[in-house]
Amino acid sequence: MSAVTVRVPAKVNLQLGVGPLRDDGYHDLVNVFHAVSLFDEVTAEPAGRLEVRVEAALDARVDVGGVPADDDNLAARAARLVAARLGVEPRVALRIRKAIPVAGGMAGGSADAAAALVACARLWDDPGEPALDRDDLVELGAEIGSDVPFAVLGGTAVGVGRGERLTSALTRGTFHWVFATAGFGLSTPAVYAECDRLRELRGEPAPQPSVSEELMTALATGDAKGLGAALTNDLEEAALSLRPSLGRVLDAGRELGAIGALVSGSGPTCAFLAGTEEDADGLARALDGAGVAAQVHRASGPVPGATVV
Ligand SMILES: C[C@@](CO)(OP(=O)(O)O)[C@H](O)COP(=O)(O)OP(=O)(O)OC[C@H]1O[C@@H](n2ccc(N)nc2=O)[C@H](O)[C@@H]1O
Ligand SMILES: Nc1ncnc2c1ncn2[C@@H]1O[C@H](COP(=O)(O)OP(=O)(O)O)[C@@H](O)[C@H]1O
Repeated sequence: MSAVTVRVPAKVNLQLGVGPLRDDGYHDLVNVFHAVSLFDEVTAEPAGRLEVRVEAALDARVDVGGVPADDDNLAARAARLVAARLGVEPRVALRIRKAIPVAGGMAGGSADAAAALVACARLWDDPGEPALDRDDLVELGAEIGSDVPFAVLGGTAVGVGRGERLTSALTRGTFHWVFATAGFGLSTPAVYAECDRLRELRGEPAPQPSVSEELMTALATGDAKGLGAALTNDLEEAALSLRPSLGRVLDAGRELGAIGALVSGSGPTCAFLAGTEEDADGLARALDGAGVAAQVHRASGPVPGATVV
């Protein structure tokens, strides 16, 4: 087989409930993922050895400078995992075209890992009797990172455990988003550690999070206003503590008409929900004009996970 190209979406967290720190260094989560139409593409092509090339997708304004183009790239780790599982050598050239903000809290690295899992499986597996089905790829994804399983699955899903144990959530209609990126990254582990520190400071035990019924109802009925009111992220306070300027971005989006606003995951990207497609286009223009974001992206969800194009 010649080259395989996979398109994979970014994510926003509609609910991120952070529980206690576990002995393994992870936190128990209730993590409601929502895949949105900001896509990376990964092409896998037979080669003499594993190699990685990273570039910004056409017309994408993403800075790929901080993305490793070697074995540290999560897509390379995914390729090695599939090769080992199928008993082949990882002789593949991975070409990653990025449009998902880097280190932005939208799981761009996890998305590329998911895309590489799907692309390499398609390249090396037996089409007649595939050894790896989608569930196997979701399981392999969990070995790479907590967000990789969702990037394979897509749609809207509730993740528990580290976030890797997924149940799809019934979602009606389409939701319209505006994402405001920052000119800096935030380290995911640092944001989790700050969340723990702030809780310890207040002598507050970590809650055992549970899925928001209001959120599930808003999703199932396609109620954008209800969804906007139900968005929560336990890491938001920590992200704001590390980068207070994000508060001004959230305030600007709310003042300009967003019906929901929160930091996406560990941040620093800020996510804004609009009532309609037109409202989202207007909000994007207004936010761009307000000069509070490095970049402003429009997207809608839910969209499918990693898909061969
Ligand atoms: C915060 C979230 C929200 O979806 O993603 P981002 O917003 O960064 O994209 C995720 O929990 C990030 O998932 P991911 O980036 O895959 O994390 P991993 O590679 O598994 O772990 C990176 C580090 O994050 C912390 N971590 C991650 C997941 C979890 N349930 N508890 C944690 O404490 C740990 O310090 C861990 O060492
Ligand atoms: N394919 C990849 N795309 C982006 N970042 C990657 C990739 N592989 C490894 N990384 C590393 O992972 C870090 C986190 O990237 P990313 O997943 O985009 O952040 P987030 O999880 O906050 O969305 C980056 O700073 C980069 O060093």
